[in-house]
Amino acid sequence: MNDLVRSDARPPVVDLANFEQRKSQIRQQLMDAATVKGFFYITGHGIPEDLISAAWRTSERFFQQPDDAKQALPKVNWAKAEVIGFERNNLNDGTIHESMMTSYEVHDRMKAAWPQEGLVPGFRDTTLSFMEAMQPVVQRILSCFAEALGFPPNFFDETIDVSTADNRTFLQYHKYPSVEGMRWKPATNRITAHTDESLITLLYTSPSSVGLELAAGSDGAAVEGVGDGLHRVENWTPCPPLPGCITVNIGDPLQLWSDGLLKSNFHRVRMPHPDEPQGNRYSIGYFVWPRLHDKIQGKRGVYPSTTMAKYMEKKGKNFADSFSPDIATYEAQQEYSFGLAANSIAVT
Ligand SMILES: O=C(O)CCC(=O)C(=O)O
Ligand SMILES: [Fe+2]
Repeated sequence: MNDLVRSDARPPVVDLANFEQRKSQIRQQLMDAATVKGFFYITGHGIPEDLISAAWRTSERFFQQPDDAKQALPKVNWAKAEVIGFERNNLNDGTIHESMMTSYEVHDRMKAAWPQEGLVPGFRDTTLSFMEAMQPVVQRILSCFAEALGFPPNFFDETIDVSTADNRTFLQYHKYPSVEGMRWKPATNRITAHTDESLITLLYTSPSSVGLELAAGSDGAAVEGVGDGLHRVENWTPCPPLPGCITVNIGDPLQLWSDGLLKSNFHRVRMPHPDEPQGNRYSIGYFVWPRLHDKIQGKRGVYPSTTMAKYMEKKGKNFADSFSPDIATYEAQQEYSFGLAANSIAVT
């Protein structure tokens, strides 16, 4: 683990435009960001604006649906890495939100898990087109990391191939309910500090979606003691929404594959400050996974070799447990219960 980086500076913006001509410069900028903050913003990515807008409309329509329609959808099974379906979390999980996760249609269960066309028209087509549009961007970013790590540029291409059942890359529509007029203890978060289980994550936050923060120097989740790094966090760096930019962060498998060079840092979504928007908060995450059975091993062998399947077996058995359960903030959160139906956080 590296020393804590005391900096409030938000992560840098990396422009991916004219990628082939500017690749060495882009690679350097990505490495500078990924080896310290583990977070950066991208622009010039080429994902069509109308597709992004369509995804936001889909998210809005989805979350407007009645509770029972959403609850009737399939549930995510983390232990089996079947990452598709509806999930509702309350503070006992360290997270206050509802979300819909969708994978590629790589096996029958996933084909059958879409919300019915009548529920949210175009949900499947929009979501799949949006996911597909992100793949080339992911590929470009990963080719930079591959080169910088001494692998061939196409090193990650096969493992992120979303056409096989072994790949569980997914998209997650998030809704964090409004906290308008509510009180909570200082340590409460909308999503508690965690690291991502993806190679990398592309995150879209709406302009009013404040609260995302990262802890540079807090990595360590990639190894056994999940949460160890968190005890050392003294400084959270804000990661606010930037117009036209996508937020990207490194996840645990890429930290493993890079011998710890690329940082899978803890991040959280804190509650809004009084002068910030208090209403519903929305975000969309695209979680890029390596295939479940590909060997994950850095060039220098800093970490024992593993696979995504093994990693998920450990982390995914009880996914909530991987959310740093032993920290003081988490205990504080446990004192609350979450009444999603009333859209309120009840102070008990
Ligand atoms: O909603 C956000 O801004 C962050 C969500 C996140 O960290 C996650 O889903 O892993
Ligand atoms: Fe995350």
